[in-house]
Amino acid sequence: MASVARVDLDGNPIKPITICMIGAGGFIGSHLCEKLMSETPHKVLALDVYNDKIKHLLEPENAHPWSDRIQFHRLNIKQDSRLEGLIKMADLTINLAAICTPADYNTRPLDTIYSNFIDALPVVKYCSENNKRLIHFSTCEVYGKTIGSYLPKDSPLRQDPAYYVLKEDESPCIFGSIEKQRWSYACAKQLIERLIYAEGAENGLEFTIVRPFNWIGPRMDFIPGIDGPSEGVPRVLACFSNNLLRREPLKLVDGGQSQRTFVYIRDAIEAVLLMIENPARANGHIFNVGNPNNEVTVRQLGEMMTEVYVKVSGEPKLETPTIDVSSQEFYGVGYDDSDKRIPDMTIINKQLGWNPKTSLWDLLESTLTYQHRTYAEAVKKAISQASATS
Ligand SMILES: NC(=O)c1ccc[n+]([C@@H]2O[C@H](COP(=O)([O-])OP(=O)(O)OC[C@H]3O[C@@H](n4cnc5c(N)ncnc54)[C@H](O)[C@@H]3O)[C@@H](O)[C@H]2O)c1
Ligand SMILES: O=c1ccn([C@@H]2O[C@H](COP(=O)(O)OP(=O)(O)O[C@H]3OC[C@](O)(CO)[C@H]3O)[C@@H](O)[C@H]2O)c(=O)[nH]1
Repeated sequence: MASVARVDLDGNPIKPITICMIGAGGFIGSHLCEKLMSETPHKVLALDVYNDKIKHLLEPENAHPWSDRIQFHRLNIKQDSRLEGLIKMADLTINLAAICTPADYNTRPLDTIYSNFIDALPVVKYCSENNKRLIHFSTCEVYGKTIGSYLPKDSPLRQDPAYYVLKEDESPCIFGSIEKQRWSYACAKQLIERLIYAEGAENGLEFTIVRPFNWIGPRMDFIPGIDGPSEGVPRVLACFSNNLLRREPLKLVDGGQSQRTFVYIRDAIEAVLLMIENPARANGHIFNVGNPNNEVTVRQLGEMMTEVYVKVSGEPKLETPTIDVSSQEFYGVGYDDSDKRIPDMTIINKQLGWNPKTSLWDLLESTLTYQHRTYAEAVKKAISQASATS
């Protein structure tokens, strides 16, 4: 049977391209590689220091139909002379590489700033000099805190969307003071966004900037002591998964009052594919990619995850499912937080017609099913080994 020709949003046939994907071995990269291999004819030059999360796509013994379309290059973009050559070989570069776990921002601020600004500079330069299109991953954290958070607690204006909805072309970027080193990441991301924007304005760089709003799903970060360092602190989905797997209370930082909107990784990857395949609609734009309908406080997230985990694991709920912990105790000095993150969806809707589909309950059910299936046995073994040696 003849395969149906793939067309873009304007009805034009989509030509196969080569993509240089930096940070392809991470959470988002692994899902993007999977999507590109299974649903498109594009080629991927996958660059990263690790490849554990994309091993299943690379192993020749699986005899994938796409084995000649993905090539892994183990390299660190901080120091590797192959980088420019790989960018030149591709039609499009996607840069995902970054230190992007909040536990690092105030404890390793230099590494954070280097990773998110200095290390991204050559990528921007090589794309600009060689007239290559760039999709750069920034973050919703560039908005920092909402305007509403500076209003008195009882101000009715706090309920007005004008004071909290985050708009790419209007909202200010509000960070805390310099000793709140939490903002080292957001500030570095903001500066690289400004540099990319300026390269577009002055030198004609074709760029798209993505601001992800808490994308979550399988393969996000690591479970401490199982597939990552025992003392490591991943992002909240993996922290809470780790607590649930170990049957210990979920730690709510400063009472879990901060609010987040969570989007399912599979929905978000659809948005990235639309950007890749519709350059005329995506170039020159900054896109919020999130799910404004999935807003919860971190406390509510913890309660939902607890309930869903009982269902998927069959294990009973703990008597004390959550405990409060101060941010200083959990993250150290210099931590601060974004109070609320609701993405405005006007631009991505208008340009790409994209909308997220998956509810928070549904995405937690499929993600926690994956976490339980992947880690429950290994966690049990690690716990029994630790108790045997203590
Ligand atoms: N996941 C989210 O919700 C989210 C939210 C906001 C922003 N982002 C941004 O999206 C991007 C990807 O995030 P992620 O969640 O997949 O993170 P991740 O940590 O899972 O992936 C990043 C990948 O980059 C690689 N990398 C880092 N430094 C590198 C270097 N010097 N050379 C080569 N490879 C390097 C890492 O090994 C890792 O595999 C990041 O830029 C992040 O700031 C993600
Ligand atoms: O055990 C925990 C871990 C975290 N929290 C709190 O949850 C909130 C969310 O934390 P996290 O997912 O780690 O990260 P942030 O949303 O704060 O920041 C990320 O957003 C996007 C990105 O750029 C990349 O993913 C990154 O900076 C937060 O309030 C924690 O304090 C908790 O209570 N318990």
